[in-house]
Amino acid sequence: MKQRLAILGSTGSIGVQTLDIARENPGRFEVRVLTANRNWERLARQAREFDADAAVIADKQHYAQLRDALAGTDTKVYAGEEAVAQVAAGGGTDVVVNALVGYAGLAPTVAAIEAGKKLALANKESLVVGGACVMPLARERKAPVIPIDSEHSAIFQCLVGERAPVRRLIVTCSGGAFRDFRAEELANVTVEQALRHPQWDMGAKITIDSSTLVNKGFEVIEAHWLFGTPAERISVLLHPQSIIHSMVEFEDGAIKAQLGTPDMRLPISFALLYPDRANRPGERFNFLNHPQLTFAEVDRAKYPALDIAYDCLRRGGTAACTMNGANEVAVAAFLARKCAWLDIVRAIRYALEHAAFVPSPTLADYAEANAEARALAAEFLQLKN
Ligand SMILES: NC(=O)C1=CN([C@@H]2O[C@H](COP(=O)(O)OP(=O)(O)OC[C@H]3O[C@@H](n4cnc5c(N)ncnc54)[C@H](OP(=O)(O)O)[C@@H]3O)[C@@H](O)[C@H]2O)C=CC1
Ligand SMILES: CC(=O)[C@@H](O)[C@H](O)COP(=O)(O)O
Ligand SMILES: [Mn+2]
Repeated sequence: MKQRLAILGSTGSIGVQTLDIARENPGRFEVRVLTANRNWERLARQAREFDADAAVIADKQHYAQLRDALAGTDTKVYAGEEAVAQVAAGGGTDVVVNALVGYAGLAPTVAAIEAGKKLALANKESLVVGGACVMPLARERKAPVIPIDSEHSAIFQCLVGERAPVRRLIVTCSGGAFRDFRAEELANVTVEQALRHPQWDMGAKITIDSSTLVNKGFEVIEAHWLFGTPAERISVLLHPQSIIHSMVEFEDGAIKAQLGTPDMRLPISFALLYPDRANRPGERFNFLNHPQLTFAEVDRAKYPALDIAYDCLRRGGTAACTMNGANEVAVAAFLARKCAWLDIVRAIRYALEHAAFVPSPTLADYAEANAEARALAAEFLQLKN
């Protein structure tokens, strides 16, 4: 039977590549629901191509444009962030792909899990912010959560069929755009430089997060919630080639790794088809083209975001939510050229120093902590509305 997909964030980097997988496998998937934030033109084209049941535009200002672009089709058109969560939970789909970026992904993640859907999760922020609520809920509702993030897909693939306890998760790290920069060069780096990821072609926000290593810090937190591994058993290893996507070490000393060229369509297709695998076209990995796989320690002084994330994970409560909210505001400000690259981590520190801390938060507490973190980061960066 075909799997019926809801793709949240279909106009973004992961969303577009998910549609590539659907196109490659017309016998296995039906695309039923698509969503975007503002890009109504791309959303309308996608909805027409896949004859979707519903298209949702989160930013209500673009509702009329989307409605007019889809006039004469059978696609129902909705608007608003609440509508994104509603279609995540709605009938007529089996799998929800959460390819939204940022805190906006949390409510749809919860909605999909509440409805017992299989969740193919790219939106790591859902777990960074609310993993303590999301994962117990997924277990209660028996809703499978399959990671799309490349490192977590790699770890998941290494763990398939394993019952023995894990000694260590080894999360690999490209080092981001400034891997080869000296610390004193970081004060004046530009948006264009930060967006030049050495290995992956991704959305702007995650590419900046990769340059600060906030992304790697978030991935440590994400790994903790997905696999139940404590912080002290999760390590980060610099691996500039991004060929080994991550590894698992077992108590007997064996280490399993998942390798491949950097292409998100593999983890996406894995998440959609697990426990099956896709028969993907294209060139196969050739070890002889990659004779040097190298490894090094991350420079923790140059990249303080990594230790900040470990601290947030150890503190628990709303700490990681605060880090995430401040980071979102600071990254948007950097991309809009309203602050310097170094200000991103400064804003995170400021928010963590000044925010209220809720030790056992509910989903409502996360919403408050997110709003407070955003306000604190804006205050620190002196941003005007
Ligand atoms: N790109 C990658 O290779 C990887 C991404 N990830 C994770 O996957 C997630 C998606 O990343 P990526 O695809 O790069 O992001 P993009 O910015 O490319 O795409 C984000 C998508 O979400 C939509 N969107 C943005 N903000 C909102 C909002 N407030 N409400 C509703 N929809 C919104 C966008 O719509 P619109 O187009 O209209 O703006 C777009 O469809 C992130 O959490 C990222 O960390 C993880 C590993 C790899
Ligand atoms: C493709 C993917 O999963 C990204 O999260 C990627 O891992 C970014 O790489 P670095 O954060 O290691 O630069
Ligand atoms: Mn990743």
